[in-house]
Amino acid sequence: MPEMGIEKKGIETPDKPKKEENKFNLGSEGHKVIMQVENLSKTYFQGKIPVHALRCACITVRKGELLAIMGPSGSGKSTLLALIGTLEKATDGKIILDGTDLTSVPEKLLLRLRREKIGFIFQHYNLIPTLSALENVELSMRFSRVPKKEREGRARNLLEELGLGDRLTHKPSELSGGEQQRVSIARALAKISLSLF
Ligand SMILES: Nc1ncnc2c1ncn2[C@@H]1O[C@H](COP(=O)(O)OP(=O)(O)OP(=O)(O)O)[C@@H](O)[C@H]1O
Repeated sequence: MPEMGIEKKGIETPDKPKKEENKFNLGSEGHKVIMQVENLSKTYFQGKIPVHALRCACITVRKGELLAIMGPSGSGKSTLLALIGTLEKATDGKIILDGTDLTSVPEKLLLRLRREKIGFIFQHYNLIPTLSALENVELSMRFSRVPKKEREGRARNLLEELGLGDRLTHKPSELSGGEQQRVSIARALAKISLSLF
């Protein structure tokens, strides 16, 4: 299996860690660890032949960090993201997100965590074609039971911040590729996600 690498970049986060958190899970950078991936592995089977897509991946992510996963084709990048995003089940290892091991929680709780704490920005946007930009962003919060007024306000603010204030009522087919991607980013951010993929 070809080698995969992780590039990390810190970004400024406004809230400083509290003092009592320090003795638990703060790294040397001083920010709280929000995700810990431990010896994560995935083996697929082609009939009886095992395909080791990912072997013993370990990653620590602190609040405010940006990560880029790099590696040659077939090195397991998509598999790693599918596992962390809980779209696939790991063969072995742990994914501890904000204190919860995603590999051992029941499916019902996993659905909630996926809805509330994990944001996806898809390469092909996956926007709902019949809904406007504003409605697409608002919809993601409806599943998380955010009140209507708050949903609309937050969706509008995010779209404005991303430069789409004059495109709120446009349907995806009436937006450029880059604009659709920004709507997709706003949709992921709207859930106040802990992690963004
Ligand atoms: N469902 C599957 N069944 C069997 N093998 C699979 C399956 N999905 C992925 N693989 C294999 O696992 C390995 C890792 O695949 P993965 O898609 O994670 O790689 P990648 O690093 O994202 O590649 P790329 O950069 O080409 O998209 C590959 O060798 C692939 O052929």
